[in-house]
Amino acid sequence: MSLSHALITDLYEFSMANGYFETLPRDTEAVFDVFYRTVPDNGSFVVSAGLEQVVEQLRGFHYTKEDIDYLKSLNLFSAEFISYLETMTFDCVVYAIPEGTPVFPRVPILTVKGPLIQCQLLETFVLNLINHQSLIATKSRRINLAAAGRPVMEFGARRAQGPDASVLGARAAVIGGCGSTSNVLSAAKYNIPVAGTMAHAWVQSYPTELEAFEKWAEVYPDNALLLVDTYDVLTSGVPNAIKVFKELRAKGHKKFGIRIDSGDIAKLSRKARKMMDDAGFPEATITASNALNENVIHSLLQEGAPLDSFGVGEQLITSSSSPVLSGVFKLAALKIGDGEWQPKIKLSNSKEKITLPGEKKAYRLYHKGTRNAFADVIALADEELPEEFVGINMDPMMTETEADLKDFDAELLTQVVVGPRAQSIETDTFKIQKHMYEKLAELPEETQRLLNPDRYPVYLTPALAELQAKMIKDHKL
Ligand SMILES: Nc1ncnc2c1ncn2[C@@H]1O[C@H](COP(=O)(O)OP(=O)(O)OP(=O)(O)O)[C@@H](O)[C@H]1O
Ligand SMILES: O=P(O)(O)OC[C@H]1O[C@H](OP(=O)(O)OP(=O)(O)O)[C@H](O)[C@@H]1O
Ligand SMILES: O=C(O)c1cccnc1
Repeated sequence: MSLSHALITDLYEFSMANGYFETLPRDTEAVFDVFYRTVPDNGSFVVSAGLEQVVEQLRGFHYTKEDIDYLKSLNLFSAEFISYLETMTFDCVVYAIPEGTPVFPRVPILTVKGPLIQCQLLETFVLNLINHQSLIATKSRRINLAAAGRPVMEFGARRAQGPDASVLGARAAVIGGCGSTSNVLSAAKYNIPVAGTMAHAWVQSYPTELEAFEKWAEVYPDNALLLVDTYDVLTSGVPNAIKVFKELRAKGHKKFGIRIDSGDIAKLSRKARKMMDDAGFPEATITASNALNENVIHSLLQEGAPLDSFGVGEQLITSSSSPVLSGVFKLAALKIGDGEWQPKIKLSNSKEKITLPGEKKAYRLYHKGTRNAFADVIALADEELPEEFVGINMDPMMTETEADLKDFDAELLTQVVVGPRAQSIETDTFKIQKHMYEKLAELPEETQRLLNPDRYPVYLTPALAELQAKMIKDHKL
């Protein structure tokens, strides 16, 4: 036993929990929602990820002896509260949208319902896991969209912000579309194909580049992706690679190619392609790497660069162009003792920042009898969805003022993931990726493009919109 991840939390969660314990009835219950408002890279949705680790942490959630000893040593909390933490059984129910689902702003990705004290203690680490992995899965989806079906290898471990970010980031990158990772621990843990080529050090370690390629081909005849830019791609790297391809082919090997890791990749890959084709090696592949992102990949392919696959590290594993997903964890309802559930709201000057009160359920609406989704609707949890909505438009992100929604099939987005009625969640990383592609296929294409995607509407039911409007008014009195 040692200090556990249950302490990955801000002090104020413990301060509030201890305070609730001292000042509110012990049986106070709460509902909190996790959602986000702004999509990284000006996209229109986030690919949800991180749920497996949240569920892993929550099923059997407890504090270790070392955790408790440390909390005691702070002398901040009552002995009674500490002993509550020591013997706590986790009683929350968690609802969540499956990993790999495209999720739009304001839609609850995850909802926790249970003892207020316990819910509050979850905020920081739930956000840490969901925000990080959803950010990387979202970036990966963009990069893989730009790669247009060509395999993308995740190469980011050396540039990730720490070990955990590399391992979980590689997992999220696969959820978002990558086919493999160079990160051996992540590959082993999450059953991801492990992949890789060679570094410049290999080429530098032999007297000549040709010898370096030959030695590699001797040891790895079926994985000969030769790094051709240590000295000069066109006058040295590619001609030497071609010599080695000849030897490999003579021995019956078929899988070989080059990796270009610097310079003008479009120009170099075109010339290298021609040299390899002219030498009779049309099957030799070209992999590109070097600070790639979705924009560079898109531009390379627009220019007609004959690239077969990509290795993408730093810009993917850190989502460096848009490195923050600011998902939040907000109180939506409270029940004290045997009292009624009371909806709770947080006000703000900007309409989209005002929280949605009450326990809610989110649905995806499809044109009736099809798998074509056209909007999401957030409803109060105890509402039956009507057959149609007339004059609904409470989405502050949309410019239209009103819409009629009819002839739709509605599907609940969440499932129970922790609690007595918990369903099993998908943990196969590639099945989660497949789920993402199925869900993307349901969305309007114009919401998916990289540049200025169309907004996808997220409506509130009239009952929820009225509750929100009433609470805004009541609080302003
Ligand atoms: N044809 C191209 N169009 C757009 N961007 C490109 C093209 N070719 C390469 N790039 C990108 O331009 C950037 C160039 O970066 P940089 O200047 O660091 O490369 P370099 O100096 O050739 O390589 P290194 O510093 O690794 O030796 C990289 O992100 C690379 O992926
Ligand atoms: O650029 P990324 O998308 O992160 O891809 C991974 C990079 O890591 C390696 O570079 P290395 O660490 O050897 O440094 P350098 O190529 O930048 O010199 C590799 O050669 C790629 O360029
Ligand atoms: O295998 C590779 O080619 C590789 C792995 C990590 C970073 N750069 C390259």
